Order: sequence, then C-alpha cells, then structure tokens
Amino acid sequence: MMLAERLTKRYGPATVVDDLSFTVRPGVVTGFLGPNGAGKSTTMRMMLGLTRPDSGTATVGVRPYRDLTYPLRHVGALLETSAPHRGMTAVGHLSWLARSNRIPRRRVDEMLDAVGLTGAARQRVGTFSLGMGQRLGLAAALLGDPPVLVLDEPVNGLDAEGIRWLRELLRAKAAEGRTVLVSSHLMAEMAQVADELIVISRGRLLAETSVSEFIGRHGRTFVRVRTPEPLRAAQEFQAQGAASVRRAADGGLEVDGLPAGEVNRIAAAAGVPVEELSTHTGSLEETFLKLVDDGGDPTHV
Ligand SMILES: Nc1ncnc2c1ncn2[C@@H]1O[C@H](COP(=O)(O)OP(=O)(O)OP(=O)(O)O)[C@@H](O)[C@H]1O
Repeated sequence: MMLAERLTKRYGPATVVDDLSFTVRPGVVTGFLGPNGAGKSTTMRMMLGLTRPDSGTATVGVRPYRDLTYPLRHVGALLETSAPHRGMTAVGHLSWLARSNRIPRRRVDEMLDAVGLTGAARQRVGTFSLGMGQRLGLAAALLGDPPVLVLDEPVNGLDAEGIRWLRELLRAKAAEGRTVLVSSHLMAEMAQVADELIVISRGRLLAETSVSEFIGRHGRTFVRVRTPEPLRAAQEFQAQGAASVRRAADGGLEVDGLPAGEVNRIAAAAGVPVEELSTHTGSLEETFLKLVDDGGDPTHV
C-alpha cells in the first residue's frame, strides 16, 4: 500500500504537484497517467523520498521511504534518472546494489535471467540499447524482491515483445499481492497494463478509478447513422434532444446524447431512411485527452 496525502511541490513560481492525494492498493497494477509535464515523475520522486515535498506526506507501507534501512527490499523503483554508470557491467551494477542492500548474490543472476539479460551480463551498460537499459532498470527494481514497485515510464524503449513481457511481469507481481505503480503518458498503453488509474494533469488529481469505470464515465459514446438524407436527419435529431450531431469524413452522422433506439425512432417517425445505425465508444486516447482538456476544474471520480 502507498499513500500520497496532500502532496505539493513548487519549483519557483510553478506549482508542479498541487495538493495531490491518492492511494495505491496492493494486488492490482495501478497506472499513473498524465500528459508530459503533468508532475508524474516529481510525484514518484516524492513517494520515494528523493524529492522533498513543500507540504504533504508520502508513505510506503507504514513509513516514509527515507526511514527504510534497506530500501530495495521494500520498494523497487525505476526512475528516468536511475541509470547506472556507463562504464559498469550489468552484473557489476546489480552486484553492487545487492551488496549495499544485503540482498543475496544469487538474486543478481536470477534477475538478469528474469529480464532476459543473462547474455549481456558482462557487457558495459554504456553499450546498451534503450530497451536493454530499461530491462536492467527493472532487474534492479526487482532485485530485493520488494512488496512495492514504482516504475516511471517503464515501457519506454521496449519493443512490442518487451511490452507484452512487462505487462505479464507486472500482472504476476500484482497477483502475488504486491503494490505496483506504473506511470505513462499514453492512455492506450496504460489500459493494457493497469487495473486501476490515477490520472493527473497540471499536478492535480483528475480521476482515481478503475480503467473500465474511467472509460465508461468519460468515454464519448455516440450513435453512427448513415442516411441518404443527412441534413434532414440532423435537424430532426437536434430538434429532439441530441447534444450534438456531427458529419463524419465519410458523410455519416455522429449523434451524441441520444441512445441508438431513440435515434432509430426519431428517424422512422420523420420518414428518414436509415442505411446503418450503430453505437460507438471513443478511443481511450480520445477519452483521456478529453478529460485532460476539460481538466481545469478537477473532480474526483
Ligand atoms: N528539478 C526541477 N526544477 C524545476 N522544474 C522542474 C524540476 N523537475 C520537474 N520540473 C518541472 O515540473 C513539471 C512536472 O515535471 P515532471 O517530470 O514531474 O512531469 P511528468 O508528468 O513526469 O512529465 P514527463 O512525462 O514529461 O516526464 C515540468 O514542468 C517540469 O519542467
């Protein structure tokens, strides 16, 4: 379990994290979502005791991170700034981390194997691709077998196979009852990985909800209608309560704010022929961007 309570961070005149509170529960993957610059990294750094909040508190389990004696055994972190020295080998880097956190040496080989880097164990980190670097960062995060994982944009640099692998890994860690917080600025990616979502924009909480509830609540649902009489149809729908009627690029109509049955009834009553009628939900990315755009006035979900 992790708790952020009224976390606030200012850099000069800018408030980059603004009175932010949320709970990250064990047993599920929680996605930390927000556009670039929303304050995700700063929040994660405060959760890990690496950046001092101006006010508010962050706790991991029952204590602040800085009070943990061997932190890697409590929290595994992957941060954008946690890259090891380029001249070190992968095995050298992990062995050093293991020694300084009193983690058994065998974990080093096990984790290199778990992230698919056994073959590159003695290669210098400076020669690693972005994806290999991410895998090494994940190995470091997992080294102490911690009950809590905090991963900042872990998908960066991974290919499709790597993303699938990471998704399964995170699911498995959550299924073991661990607490998993993963950030991303991409909604579609997050929806594949996360069960729960914490959405922020401009440092403020916009939503704390499950992925399915998020889509259900914020997703744009509309009815698509194809008719040879679009102008008359649009007038009828608008006259009878549609929130908006748009013309799609292919000439079809997109009717917001009326259920499909009602759209059908209105068309039939007006004698407008209907060639196609179907209900659609906006894409996840659309859902997310719409929420962020509307985000001047945050509301908890
Ligand atoms: N040490 C710092 N000094 C001054 N400004 C900072 C510092 N760290 C972050 N910021 C600013 O705080 C804001 C939030 O940055 P942060 O990296 O937390 O966002 P983010 O959501 O993680 O974005 P990204 O996805 O781009 O990493 C940005 O405007 C950034 O420029």
